[in-house]
Amino acid sequence: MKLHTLLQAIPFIQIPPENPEIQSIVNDHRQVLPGSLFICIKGYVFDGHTVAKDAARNGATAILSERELDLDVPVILVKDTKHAMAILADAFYGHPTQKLHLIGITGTNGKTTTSHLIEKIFSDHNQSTGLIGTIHMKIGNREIETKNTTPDSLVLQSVFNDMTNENIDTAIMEVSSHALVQGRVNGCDYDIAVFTNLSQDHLDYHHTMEEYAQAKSLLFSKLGNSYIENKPKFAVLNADDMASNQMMTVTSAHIITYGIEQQADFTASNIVLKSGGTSFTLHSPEGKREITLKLMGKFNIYNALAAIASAYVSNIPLHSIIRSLESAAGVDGRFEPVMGGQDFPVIVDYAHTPDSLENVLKTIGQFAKKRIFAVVGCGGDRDPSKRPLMAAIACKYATDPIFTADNPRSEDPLAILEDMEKGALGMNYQIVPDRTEAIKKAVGSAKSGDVVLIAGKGHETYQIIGDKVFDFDDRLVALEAIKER
Ligand SMILES: CC(=O)N[C@H]1[C@@H](OP(=O)(O)OP(=O)(O)OC[C@H]2O[C@@H](n3ccc(=O)[nH]c3=O)[C@H](O)[C@@H]2O)O[C@H](CO)[C@@H](O)[C@@H]1O[C@H](C)C(=O)N[C@@H](C)C(=O)N[C@H](CCC(=O)O)C(=O)O
Ligand SMILES: Nc1ncnc2c1ncn2[C@@H]1O[C@H](COP(=O)(O)OP(=O)(O)OP(=O)(O)O)[C@@H](O)[C@H]1O
Ligand SMILES: N[C@H](CCC[C@H](N)C(=O)O)C(=O)O
Ligand SMILES: [Mg+2]
Repeated sequence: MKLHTLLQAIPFIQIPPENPEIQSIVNDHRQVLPGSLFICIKGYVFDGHTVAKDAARNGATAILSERELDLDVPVILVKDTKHAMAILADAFYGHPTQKLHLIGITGTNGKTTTSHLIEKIFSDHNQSTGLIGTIHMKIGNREIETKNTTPDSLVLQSVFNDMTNENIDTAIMEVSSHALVQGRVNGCDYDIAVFTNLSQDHLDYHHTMEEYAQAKSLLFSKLGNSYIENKPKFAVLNADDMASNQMMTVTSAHIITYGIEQQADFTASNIVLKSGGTSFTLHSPEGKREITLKLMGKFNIYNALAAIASAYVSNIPLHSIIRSLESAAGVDGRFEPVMGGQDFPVIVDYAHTPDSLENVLKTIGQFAKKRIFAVVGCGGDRDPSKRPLMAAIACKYATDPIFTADNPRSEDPLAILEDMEKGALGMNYQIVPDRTEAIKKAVGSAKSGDVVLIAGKGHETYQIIGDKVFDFDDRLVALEAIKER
């Protein structure tokens, strides 16, 4: 594509006289090839403007920058390169999301679970699906590794382009608050935006809950206008979460609600939580239906309702939605049982926020007959204010909380544990800094009637200590611990 054609995507941009062919767009100077447009990003750890010269030397034919640069190739100035990059990526790949039925899911907890449920419903209904989220990206059955829950716009638009080339009908993606603020999803044409819930997380990044809610609401303000565009747009909102009001006020899409406590378009009653799953009566615009899920916990009913509403407004028949949900086995690392022949449940769960930890422990409390061992840690370089809250919750709901390391990253693991302890003053807990030892302690002490929860890392197969990434899988460590009993 010619540079001038590409730049038309950004109104009022200063167009240089040169008009080279743009073969690729890159934001890492090490990936520049002859014919690349290099975008300088001033990031959180590195400033891409400092390597613009190297990019030009490596063959970049144009540079997008936030400041004047003295180079022999055309330099195009914009106020925010990260946001501009998303618009250019969308244009470069020919606006792929306009050709997809695109569902975006945001909220503090439940995004991965809800997106996997929606994907299952659509693919069981013979639609070809794409998925983008925390665990991986998927085009049909092909899995692609990912670093972020919501990848940067260059990766994102290129994956959408691959999806359209591979005849994908529907793409379902998690949209993180970081991605919304950083403009990673600018240019995405969503058909449905789903809100799960809002509770404390990421205050290191967003500073206040108001700012965090504002970030989430960007998905809904970006949703197109149902009354102008020819395809209706839907905002699927959790009626039981106050923050939905904010999403409602910023969107011009049709509002569809779900919930358990408040009136909504899709609600659940007669909820029965069992050790092997959950059953409830669904109230929908088509009347009542009885549903039995293999998923555990009331929180998963919210995820199921969000998935039902999203599929329903996408014209999938209710009976097909229900059949698909009832056979859903659960998501990798979310309330995942570890079975090594022991006579008590060992559960690995990705709860790494106060709200999710409370939900999971409350659910366990409904079937544990005796003690509850909870192995809990908090990630380094992440919201420190959630640490004492998570520790307090572990002590409130578990008889035997064991505080340990999660991913310490650049922080001192013992300092993270000290932050946790501030929330557990006067309460009963043990500290076992080494995660393997902590898991062995819990599994080694449990007896029939007890339950062991290993929280925080779910599907992760690594542990980040300093800048090193070690192999670590809670499920494998738990199996080993079971064997050693
Ligand atoms: C704090 C944060 O959000 N950082 C994200 C951000 O990185 P950044 O822009 O600061 O990148 P940087 O490393 O400073 O580099 C700046 C630029 O210099 C370039 N560069 C760099 C080095 C070099 O030698 N040459 C070069 O050209 C880089 O390619 C980049 O363009 O943009 C990158 C691309 O999108 C992300 O991968 C990166 O996520 C990091 C890994 C991260 O940990 N992010 C977390 C906080 C996050 O985003 N999490 C959410 C999920 C949260 C949830 O669901 O709970 C997510 O969506 O993943
Ligand atoms: N609807 C929900 N409400 C509250 N907690 C939930 C809900 N769904 C799942 N959880 C809990 O949160 C954990 C993470 O769930 P999930 O991975 O689906 O969320 P997520 O929003 O994708 O998280 P992340 O932001 O880290 O990607 C689960 O392991 C479970 O403990
Ligand atoms: N998406 C979340 C994942 C946290 C997982 C937990 N194991 C940790 O490392 O804190 C984050 O980046 O905050
Ligand atoms: Mg997720």
